[in-house]
Amino acid sequence: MRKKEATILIVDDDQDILFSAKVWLKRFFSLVLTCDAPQKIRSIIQENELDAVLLDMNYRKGYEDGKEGLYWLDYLQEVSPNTVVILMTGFGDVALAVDGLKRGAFDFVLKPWDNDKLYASVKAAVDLARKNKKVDQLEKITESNMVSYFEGKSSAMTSTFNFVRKVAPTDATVLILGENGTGKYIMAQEIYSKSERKNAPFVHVDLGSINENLFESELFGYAKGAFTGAEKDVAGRFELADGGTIFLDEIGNLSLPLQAKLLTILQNQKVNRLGESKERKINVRVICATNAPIYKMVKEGKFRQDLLFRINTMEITIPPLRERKEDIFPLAEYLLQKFKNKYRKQDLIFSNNVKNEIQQYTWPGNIREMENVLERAVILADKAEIDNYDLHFSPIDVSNEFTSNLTLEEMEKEMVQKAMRKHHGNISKAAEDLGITRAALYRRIEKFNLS
Ligand SMILES: Nc1ncnc2c1ncn2[C@@H]1O[C@H](COP(=O)(O)OP(=O)(O)OP(=O)(O)O)[C@@H](O)[C@H]1O
Repeated sequence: MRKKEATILIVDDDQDILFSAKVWLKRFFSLVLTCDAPQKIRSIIQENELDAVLLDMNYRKGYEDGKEGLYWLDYLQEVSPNTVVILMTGFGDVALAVDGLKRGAFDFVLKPWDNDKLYASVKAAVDLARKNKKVDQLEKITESNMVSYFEGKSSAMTSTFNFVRKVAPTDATVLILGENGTGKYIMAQEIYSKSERKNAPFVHVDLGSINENLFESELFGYAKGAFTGAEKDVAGRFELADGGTIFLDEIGNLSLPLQAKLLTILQNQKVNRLGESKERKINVRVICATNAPIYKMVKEGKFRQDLLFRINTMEITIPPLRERKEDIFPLAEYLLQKFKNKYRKQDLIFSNNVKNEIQQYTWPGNIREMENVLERAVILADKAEIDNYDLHFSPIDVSNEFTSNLTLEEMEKEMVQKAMRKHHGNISKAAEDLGITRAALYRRIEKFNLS
């Protein structure tokens, strides 16, 4: 058999693995390199155009969390985006490998591997690397800038998107409300991309993660020497967004003193960099979002009413998935298609059981939860059908606001579903966990139409 022209690198600290993988892959590919320490990747990549890298996840005894593997995966993607990475992992690390796939790895192989499967995976990786090289760089950039989302057919979403189309071209401030994962960020991007400012910057600020001390320097910038470590003049996020749109996410998390500072900026449309007296005029459109009960917070004195009135000229509330049930399954199909494309599993379909379960589930983590559950299911599905056992719902804090609003019957159904998932459909174990007999569990499965 003629060897395929390709350069493969195997990275593992175990010499036996390097040896056996190299011997096997050399039969098919023109150049197979190995290295026993991931740091060496830096120099190897400078001297070779790598098509595929087989990358171990763990390198040091006692550090088996896979972080090193993920670090080198990120590195490879950054310095050599056309190189395709396959992760190598032990049987217990599938969750980690799934994380790696989400971050851009092409595939994972479990150690000890099956030689034919290893070859098939490396060959597919090499083919993809070749294709990657051919793709026009420009095309890639345009694609990544596109907002792609599912609109939904429910009356709630239809009227929301009609409203968005009216609001977007104006310069009005917009407040987007909605639970976690309902798509507030996507909505903000959609407003931006339909606005007159679409060719100017869109700057996202997660106010929930900005430390109180860093708030001013991050948002307003600072002058050289303003504080220890301020080695040069730095523009803040408001200045960076000048002429464009600033998206202030998680605004409900802002402390009262910071709310006052933000209000001043929004009123005056001017910023002072820290350590500088000069005022800089800014021209930004402001979009804010929060999952906090902002009106309740105003009543309780936790959020300034004047700030609320400044940011809510237009208000959009995105309903949670459980309140627009007709969107649940079409959204699942949209996401399935997205992940089938991403993981090149075009033939996958949902089994009837899964369709039922997706429609019945309450999705407390909304679209983000569905995205995670389905991405994982697509990655893990071995067969042409995604089955119940491929669905792993996120662990949910049962004390959250939503769950406490469930009726007794809905809670019972949730518990039955959870137990069945936890025990992968094993009736005896699920019944034992729930403290009921098998017959009683069967009755509930029938009652809730869960079979
Ligand atoms: N309409 C949609 N169609 C497809 N995917 C969506 C849609 N809305 C949101 N998503 C996806 O769901 C995930 C969560 O969306 P997003 O970050 O916009 O939600 P959020 O409400 O801002 O969440 P949080 O409050 O937790 O920050 C994202 O990965 C996003 O791509």
